[in-house]
Amino acid sequence: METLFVYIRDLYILSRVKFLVNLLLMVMLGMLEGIGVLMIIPLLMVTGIIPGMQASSDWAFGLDQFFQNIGMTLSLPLVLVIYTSINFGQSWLQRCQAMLNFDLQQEFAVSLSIRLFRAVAYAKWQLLMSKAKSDITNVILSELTRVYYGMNIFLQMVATALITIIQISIAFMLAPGLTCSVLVGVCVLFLFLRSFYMESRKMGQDITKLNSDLLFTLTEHLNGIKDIKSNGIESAQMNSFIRTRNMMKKNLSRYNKLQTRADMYNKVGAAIFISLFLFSSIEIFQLNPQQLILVSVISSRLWPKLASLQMGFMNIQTMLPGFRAAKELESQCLTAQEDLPQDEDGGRIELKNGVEFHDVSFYYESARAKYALVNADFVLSAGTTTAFVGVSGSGKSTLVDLLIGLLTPVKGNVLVDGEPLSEHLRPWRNSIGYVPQDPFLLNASIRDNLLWACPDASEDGVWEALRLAAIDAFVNSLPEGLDTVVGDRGVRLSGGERQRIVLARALLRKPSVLILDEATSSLDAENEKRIQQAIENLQGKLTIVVIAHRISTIQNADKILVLEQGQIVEQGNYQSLISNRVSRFHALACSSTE
Ligand SMILES: Nc1ncnc2c1ncn2[C@@H]1O[C@H](COP(=O)(O)OP(=O)(O)OP(=O)(O)O)[C@@H](O)[C@H]1O
Repeated sequence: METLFVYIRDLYILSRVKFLVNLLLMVMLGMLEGIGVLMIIPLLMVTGIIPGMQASSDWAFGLDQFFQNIGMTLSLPLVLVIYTSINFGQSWLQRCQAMLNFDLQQEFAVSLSIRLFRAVAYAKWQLLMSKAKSDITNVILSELTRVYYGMNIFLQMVATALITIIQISIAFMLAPGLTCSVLVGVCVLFLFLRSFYMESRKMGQDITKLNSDLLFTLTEHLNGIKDIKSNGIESAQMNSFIRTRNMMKKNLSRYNKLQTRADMYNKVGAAIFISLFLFSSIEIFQLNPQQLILVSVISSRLWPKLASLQMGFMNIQTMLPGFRAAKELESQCLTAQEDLPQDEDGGRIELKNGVEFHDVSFYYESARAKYALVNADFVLSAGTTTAFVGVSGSGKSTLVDLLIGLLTPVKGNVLVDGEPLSEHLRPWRNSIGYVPQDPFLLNASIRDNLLWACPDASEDGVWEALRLAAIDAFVNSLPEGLDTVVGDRGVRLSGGERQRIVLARALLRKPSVLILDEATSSLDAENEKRIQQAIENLQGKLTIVVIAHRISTIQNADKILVLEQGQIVEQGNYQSLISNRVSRFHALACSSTE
């Protein structure tokens, strides 16, 4: 119920006026349903067109009188004009309501998805890391789509409920005892169908889980498609997909069965209700014929409304878990927002002195018992090149993530030119050029990939960055040059070309600090040499931080920090560290050349 209230509140807050007008139009249309057909017979009777039939409606006589007063006769053409006009009016109202409804639905869709996307985009890295990407995609795409469609069902339900209340009130005025007995019958039916609502909700939760599983299988498959093909394990992936897809089918069939069963009970209930109703009207309440006709008309309209209310309620129950999943994701992301102005034009930091790590410790929330970094204390001087080395799992990436401000120390401070990094996160991020181990490229041209991080860069600036990254000759040699499309994640380029394009992109931003996170680890000697050369050309011009697996690539670094189990166990330049034959660095260097 709480989720339903939040849903209504969100919908109402979005656009109060449209929400209320839409609802009003829905109620009006519901009340006017079939009015044209209902009116035509009394009007035809008044005109005497149907011989031998006497009209009994006061309003039809009133209308006839009105036309007589203005010197017109209620003839057949006039009746048909009135009938057509009523239908036109109704259709026009219907169209207005449909358009308003569509607008509201789209506004709801856009606002919910933007809100959620923003919450995700500015959430802390640590939270995002802990989530499966497919779960986030599923909530933003599939679950929210269910929520938008649910809006229509929900509004329809509210309108139906309002119409039903009006009809019940009229019925109550005409025959209070009978109406009360009808209401008791309705309550009994609602209680009887309660288990259906609970089952619907459970199925809604299953749909959320299965949607997520399906997307997970699909995205994991596409992400790992090369590995999957190379290892010949397509069939295992296929089986997992088929299993989830079949479970979805089973779940939907179950839902379909539940719906058709509820529909059947409603119809049987209607027959029982009408029989009991007629029996009690005639035998117990002894209504006069006029009351009987009126209450019969109302009740024959009441039951379908109640049935549609029940079906609507069931549909809402299946939709609500989708809404809850979206709200949960949003609230988790909002409570873990980065302290970062969303305006990206937050200036830059030109590093003057350097970055200091003061006694910094960090552990991951999912592994609190184990520090990934312990009491790190060092300085990255501006304009120098520093390398982090250590065996796998020693804490190098954690250190870099703390340097970028993606992670926040659980103890200690990171200072940028003497100021806490956390207070200057936006300008700091604007000043960083980051080249990851697995470079991220858009399925677009080389030009678009470069401009992605720096939209205002000039053509000359782009070529300068390509030159610095030692990839200008390659781009020049391509028939389409900068307009060459690189394919999904850059599949049409070699690993080395990808790395250098991403390096060029990082350099295009003219960063104060360039971070190379194992940027050469997967390259062959030739490509590694090229990147190496590119980095050496940059040395002294900006502050460079390198994570390196191959010790040979960091011989020219000004400072090397050796990490072991989250601790900086040695630091110094290459010569001082390598000359100590019992140092960890020496051992690392030996194992890296083996
Ligand atoms: N998201 C995470 N949740 C929990 N523990 C993590 C997470 N990421 C890293 N760790 C742990 O933190 C420690 C340091 O990991 P980190 O990735 O910083 O090492 P690394 O030196 O960069 O390793 P590699 O060279 O293999 O990339 C490791 O013990 C690792 O298991």
